[in-house]
Amino acid sequence: MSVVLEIDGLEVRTRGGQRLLRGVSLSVETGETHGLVGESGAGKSMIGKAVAGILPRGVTVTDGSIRLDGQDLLALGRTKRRRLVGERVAIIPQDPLTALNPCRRIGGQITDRLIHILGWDAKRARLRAAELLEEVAIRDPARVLNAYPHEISGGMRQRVLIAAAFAAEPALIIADEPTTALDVTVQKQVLRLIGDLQARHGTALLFVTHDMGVVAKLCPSLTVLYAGHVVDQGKAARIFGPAPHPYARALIAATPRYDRPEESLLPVPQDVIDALDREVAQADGAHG
Ligand SMILES: Nc1ncnc2c1ncn2[C@@H]1O[C@H](COP(=O)(O)OP(=O)(O)OP(=O)(O)O)[C@@H](O)[C@H]1O
Repeated sequence: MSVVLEIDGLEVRTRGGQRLLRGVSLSVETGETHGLVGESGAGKSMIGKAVAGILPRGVTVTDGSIRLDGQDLLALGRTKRRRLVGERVAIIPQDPLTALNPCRRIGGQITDRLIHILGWDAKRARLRAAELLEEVAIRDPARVLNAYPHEISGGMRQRVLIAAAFAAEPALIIADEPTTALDVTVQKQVLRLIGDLQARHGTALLFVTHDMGVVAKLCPSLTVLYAGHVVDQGKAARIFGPAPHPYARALIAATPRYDRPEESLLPVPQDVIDALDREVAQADGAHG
C-alpha cells in the first residue's frame, strides 16, 4: 500500500497568533480509513480544510508539511495546488442541504467536477453520474439526476454527495461528520455505504467525527485530538483496548448510546481536561 496523505508537524494559526493545530502528524494509505476524533473545536475540520486548501480567512498554515501522493502541497503554487487537490481529493460534507445548490438540478452538481476538473465530455460524465447513483443504491437515477435537492430526502441527498465524491475516483476522500445531519437509521445505512464504496474503490478515507461509536465501526486507525494537539494515535484495536488513554476513554463514555440514553454524553472529567491542558502547554513551550 502506498501513502496517499502524509501530514507532518502541521501548525495552523489565526492571524492573531492563536494556535488551532499544534504540530499534527498523520498519514493515510491507499484503501485505509483513518478516523479523526475529538470534541467540538478540537481542530478536526481544520485538518481537512488545510489539506483541501480551504482554510477560513485569517487562518493560515504556519509550519509543517502536507504531502499528497508524495507532492508537498504547501510548496506548490496556488494554481497547481488547486488542480492537484481538485483531481485527487474529494470531500463529503456534513450538511448535504447546504452543500448542494438548491437552484440547480442534481445531475449538474455531480458532473461539474468531472467536466471542469477532469475534462470529461458531458455525455461521459452523465453516464458516470448515473452509474454512481446506482452504486449508492438510488433506484431511479434518471429521476434523481433531474431533480432539485429539495425534491429528494435528506438521506438521499447525502447519498448523492457520496456518489459525487467517489465519481472521479479520487485518491483521498475527506468525510467531515457526514452523518451528523441524518437520523439514526439513515446514519447507519450511510456509514455502511461509505465503508462499502471505500473498500470497493480502494480510496484513502480521512473520516472526521466526534462519535467514537462510528470510529469503532469504520476506522481501523485513528488520531485523537484535543485543542489541535494529537493526544493519541494508532490502531483502533489498541485505542479501544483494555487500557485507553484517559481522554479516549472519556470520549468513548461520551458516545451517544441509543439503547441506553441514560449512559450517554457523560462530560469529560475535569482532571482529564486539566492533564490535557498541561500537556498542551508543555508542547507549546517546547515548540515556542
Ligand atoms: N474562521 C475561524 N477563525 C478563527 N478560528 C476558527 C475559525 N473557525 C474555527 N476556528 C477555531 O478553530 C478551532 C478548531 O475548529 P474546528 O472546526 O476544526 O473544530 P472541530 O474539531 O472540527 O469541531 P466540530 O466538531 O465542532 O466541527 C476551534 O477552536 C474554532 O473555534
